[in-house]
Amino acid sequence: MTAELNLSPERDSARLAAIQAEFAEGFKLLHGLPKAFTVFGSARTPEGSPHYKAGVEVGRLGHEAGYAVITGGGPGAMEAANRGCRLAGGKSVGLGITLEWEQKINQYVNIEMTFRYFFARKMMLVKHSQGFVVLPGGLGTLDELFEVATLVQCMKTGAWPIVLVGGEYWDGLKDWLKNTVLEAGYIDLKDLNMLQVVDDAEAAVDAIANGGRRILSGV
Ligand SMILES: CC(C)=CCNc1ncnc2c1ncn2[C@@H]1O[C@H](COP(=O)(O)O)[C@@H](O)[C@H]1O
Repeated sequence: MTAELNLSPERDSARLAAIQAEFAEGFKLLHGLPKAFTVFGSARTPEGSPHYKAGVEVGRLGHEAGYAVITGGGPGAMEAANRGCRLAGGKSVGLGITLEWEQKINQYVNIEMTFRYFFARKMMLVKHSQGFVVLPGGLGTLDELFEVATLVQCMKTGAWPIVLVGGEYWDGLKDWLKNTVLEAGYIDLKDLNMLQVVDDAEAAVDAIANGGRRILSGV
């Protein structure tokens, strides 16, 4: 059993070294990055779709507002945000993940790293971020959204803005959180209110910049 799962102390030591090395490389890569926000969203967003176009705009406007733009480095919404940022001349960060199937970091990234461990990558997606833009997405996006919301709720990261783009996509989730989860007493109103739903890229980047200013001025 132990052998099958490869839980030997020797293997654990090697694993620990690999985890530490991955964190060290991530820290080094992003050390000195100027202010940044992270964009989450579906790996399957089709090029040219309204959600993809919103991602490109978020990337472009984010750069114009003085931010580096960080994504998971994959296709779809991640590519869109990197594309908008990179083509506008910005710092476009892609923190990719090694997957079973061959996948390269998208071509619009100019600062990159590929991770073996999801948890190390996730920390790096949050560590340098002064806000989170969430484009429509599936399980991965929902996981990232709720991870960030939990970190803010537990004060493990600053109360950086979390902005969901597209009322038609996100209002149903927010209604469920309000009518079911808040109603049951399992979250507070402030937890619900930390998720801001906006309808376009401009409003998203404004919400990130306003929230960031508010936090940095201590109000
Ligand atoms: C076509 C396909 C499934 C490619 C997977 N390739 C991926 N490359 C990089 N990050 C990813 C990938 N899939 C999921 N993620 C992570 O999970 C989120 C998207 O998951 P989803 O597509 O919403 O659930 C992204 O923000 C990203 O950080």
